[in-house]
Amino acid sequence: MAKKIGVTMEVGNDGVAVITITNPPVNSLASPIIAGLKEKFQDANQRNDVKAIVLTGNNGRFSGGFDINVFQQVHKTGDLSLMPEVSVELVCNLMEDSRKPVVAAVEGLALGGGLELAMACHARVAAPKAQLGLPELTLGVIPGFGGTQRLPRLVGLAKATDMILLSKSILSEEGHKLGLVDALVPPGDLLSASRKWALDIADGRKPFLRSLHRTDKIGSLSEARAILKNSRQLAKKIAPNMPQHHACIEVIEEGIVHGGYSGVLKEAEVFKQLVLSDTAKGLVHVFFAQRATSKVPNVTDVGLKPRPIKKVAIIGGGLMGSGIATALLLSNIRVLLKEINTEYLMKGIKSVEANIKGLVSRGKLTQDKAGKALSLLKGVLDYTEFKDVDMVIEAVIENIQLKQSIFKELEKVCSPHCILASNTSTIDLDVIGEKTNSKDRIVGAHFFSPAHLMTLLEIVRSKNTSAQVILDLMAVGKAIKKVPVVVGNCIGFAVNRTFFPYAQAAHMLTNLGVDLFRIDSVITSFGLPLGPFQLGDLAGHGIGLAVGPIYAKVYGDRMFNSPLTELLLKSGRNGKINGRGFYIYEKGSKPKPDPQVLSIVEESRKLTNIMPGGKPRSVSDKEIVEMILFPVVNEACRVLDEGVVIRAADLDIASVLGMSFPSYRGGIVFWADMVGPKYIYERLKRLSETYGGFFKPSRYLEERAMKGMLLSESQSSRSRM
Ligand SMILES: CCCCC[C@H](O)CC(=O)SCCNC(=O)CCNC(=O)[C@H](O)C(C)(C)COP(=O)(O)OP(=O)(O)OC[C@H]1O[C@@H](n2cnc3c(N)ncnc32)[C@H](O)[C@@H]1OP(=O)(O)O
Repeated sequence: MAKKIGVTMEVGNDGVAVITITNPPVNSLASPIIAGLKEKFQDANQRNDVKAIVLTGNNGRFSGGFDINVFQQVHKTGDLSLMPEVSVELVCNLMEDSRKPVVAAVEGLALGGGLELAMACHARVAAPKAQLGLPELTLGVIPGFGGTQRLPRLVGLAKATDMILLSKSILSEEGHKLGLVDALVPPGDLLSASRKWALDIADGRKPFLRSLHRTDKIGSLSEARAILKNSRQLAKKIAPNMPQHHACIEVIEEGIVHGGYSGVLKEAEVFKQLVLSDTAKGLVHVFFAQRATSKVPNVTDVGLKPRPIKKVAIIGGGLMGSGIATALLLSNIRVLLKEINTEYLMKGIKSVEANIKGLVSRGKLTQDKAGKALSLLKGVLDYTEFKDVDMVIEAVIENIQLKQSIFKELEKVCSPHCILASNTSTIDLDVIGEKTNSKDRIVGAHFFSPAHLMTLLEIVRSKNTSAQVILDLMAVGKAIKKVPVVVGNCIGFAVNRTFFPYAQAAHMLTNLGVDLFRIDSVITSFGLPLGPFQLGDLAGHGIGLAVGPIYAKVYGDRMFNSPLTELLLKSGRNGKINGRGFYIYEKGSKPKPDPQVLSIVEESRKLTNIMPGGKPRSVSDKEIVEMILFPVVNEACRVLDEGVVIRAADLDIASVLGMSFPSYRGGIVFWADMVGPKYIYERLKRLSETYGGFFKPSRYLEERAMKGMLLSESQSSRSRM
């Protein structure tokens, strides 16, 4: 059945016209809604039987803002005329400057354009716990219906810049304290209270306030400039590579210096420039790509319902196990943490406690909730209590025999409906379950470290994993606030496999004579939070050495064998874990590049002997980015070719959430498509002619480059799903 969308107006006997937005699920402001709002406001302004107006949203949600699909259309076509004229025509003229008072009745959420409409009303009445915010910067644009001007005038400049630059929403309770919300009423009274408020304004019992004309919360020009100076510093820190934060501050300043209306005009102009930026394209893509991950063919569309998962056992209390336990406990799921002896168990429990304590000390969790979470944790040393768990997550070291024996045991001690998950990051699931008869309930639950903080959950399905088990794990993932991405089974799965050339390429460049600290710095300037060497330190070089042979066995044709990791370990540099790797780690200070590591690099260079003519290769920063990230794109192509992911956009989300690939570049495949498959192919081809198989373009990349196709276009039928 087609969903009913539109704007309605009902005029009551009291002379109040209630204008209602209906566009499920979030009442987004699509073009027909905006046209409907214009029509109804014109009508209400003209009708003699209308004294006052209430604006509201259907089904308990005011509005989730402007329809983001329109941005995507603009990105596809480059046609700015697809965006309706709203800010002046509707918001300023028909709403704010109306002679009849307009009151917003806000429930559920008022975000982006939704909050902007509410702020153009002459008062706002809200139900408790309504989410209020201007998240436009997360989409690479700025608020475009006057939000940059009205929010500072309603909540003060410092709070407004904080909310806008950090895209931080607040609840209506806080909004009430700040003056953004005029009255807080129970949901059942929302409409009657709003009608009354509107009539009170019409009859002069309450003030007729136009937000754009207010100056009482802005302060003096020098105070405002001081706040904006801080905002610029903040923008530099949080968004060094994005244009919208600085542009937003300029627009706010325009309104402070030349008045709100001037600010509204500048806002509209800057909005149009930003909406076409690569940043907006990348971020809008990420918005939709993230939501698409919850649609898994033959799993989420076949009428299955997730089963309740109330109790989970975790095997292994190390870094991963304790992180996963923390994430589950925080979402009220009971956890049995199993270790092999008391010492390890106590260590695991202490890690969970430290994770939770850290959240409390950073103000992210109340002491009460921390206590409740910890009360759901139980440590065990055997399988006695596994009989009634709904799911087991194995999180032991990457050792095939050990995992096989654990799964064989689990099959005996758990109930037949229990989900058997492994947190392996590398090992083939079919191999893990080889010695069991439970292959349909074996699934990969690959968390990223630190598991209680990183949002990606890579759900790995083998050919045998049942749809029900995948759906159950997706539901658990969502319950613990992760973004589950379902992928197929192969060595390294989607994320680690795609990114294994990241470290390899960095090692090759270093062996070619490029300074390793420069490589890290170039890559962080590109937008990844950690360069490959610092990332290696963080993961621990022992892990690198352990998984290397597993990758080499299957992807050996495109491996660069660097002696650097082994040399590093030989000299006692395990990484952050023991305070020394490529960098020195001291408590309370940032990692420092360690010049002593350079002699180890020299030794490695002697062994590989790949510097042209024995001299360091000179490379530009652009070449560094290409030599490190194009091999990653190349592997992403193989992942797409083999159908390891359902859609290319899943790999984008996985790269953004699992590897912190910059979201404003849209993810690894989206970025590669922006750079151009043909260019990437030609660069790799030339590099492979000089440096061999490591850079050899994949069949998929070559095919798309030759056909002038995007990498994200069409999928191969060789699906692993
Ligand atoms: C001339 C133009 C000027 C424009 C000016 C204006 O200032 C610009 C804007 O308003 S930009 C939009 C600002 N709003 C947002 O950024 C909010 C984005 N949405 C969300 O944060 C969330 O979706 C939510 C909090 C509103 C709801 O979250 P929830 O978890 O309940 O649900 P989902 O996120 O899964 O969303 C459900 C489906 O709704 C779609 N959707 C949500 N918001 C929008 C939107 N603004 N436009 C279009 N579609 C939206 C979302 O994609 C989901 O769709 P599915 O098909 O996947 O179900």
